[in-house]
Amino acid sequence: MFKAITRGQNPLWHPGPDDVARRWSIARLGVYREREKALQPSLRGGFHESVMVSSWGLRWLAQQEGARMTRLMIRDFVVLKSHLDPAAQAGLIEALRPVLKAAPPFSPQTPSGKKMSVRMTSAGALGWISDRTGYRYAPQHPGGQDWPAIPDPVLRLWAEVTGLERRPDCCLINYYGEGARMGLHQDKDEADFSWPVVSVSLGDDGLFRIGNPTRGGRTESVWLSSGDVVVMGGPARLSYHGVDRIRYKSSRLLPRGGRLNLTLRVVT
Ligand SMILES: O=C(O)CCC(=O)C(=O)O
Ligand SMILES: [Fe+2]
Repeated sequence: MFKAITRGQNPLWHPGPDDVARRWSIARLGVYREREKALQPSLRGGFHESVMVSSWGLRWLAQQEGARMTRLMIRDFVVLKSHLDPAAQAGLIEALRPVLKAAPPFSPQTPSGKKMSVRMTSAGALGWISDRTGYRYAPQHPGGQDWPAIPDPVLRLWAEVTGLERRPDCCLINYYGEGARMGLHQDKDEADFSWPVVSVSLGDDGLFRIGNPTRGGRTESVWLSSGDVVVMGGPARLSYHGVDRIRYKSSRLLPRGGRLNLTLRVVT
């Protein structure tokens, strides 16, 4: 069962000394207020703050919404289904093309020496890399060149979903070809976890698994489709997550198939 958020609840707010998380969450609510009016009557719910929906219900909701969004909260992960319409998705791909040319995706090695199935590159002041010496952010692509700048449409999307003035330092670009996956992990190479991570799905569907702030325990999964945006902030910021598999060629956005995922991070 998933929780679908309706008007009146601020899913991104989390109590605590962290004013940053509170600021971006409140800004976020404003953006959604208008769109929420479009939700189904059963979800408009006077005093109900959230309703539980089955995975079937979730699919139904997403279909009903079509190009409009449905906001789900799964264990503090805010999943903005269909946040980007097809034109916006195509615009992002167009903007990413020169980035991928200047900083070609590569297959990183894990510190244990295994080759990751996902190919990666980055845009921004810092890029995420991994090799035998560990996971870290680096100012240059392994080829020696600086990372290209984060494209404007990507920065606009970040500002829109977070309400933050602070820009991300890194846009990690993951490419999942047929059979690629990403094991459960935490994003924890950044200096300050009060900034959210924003993840954007483009191309083929990916089965996103959501775990807990500590390793182990029960997990839940949700299919992410092209145009979906996930905000990992507050308690979700350090929760385990991963991608079990993709549905290769389920989307026509990328001519050769596969899934592109962008994760936007404040690093320093
Ligand atoms: O591909 C995804 O949806 C998640 C990617 C991710 O978790 C990461 O790059 O850290
Ligand atoms: Fe991650």
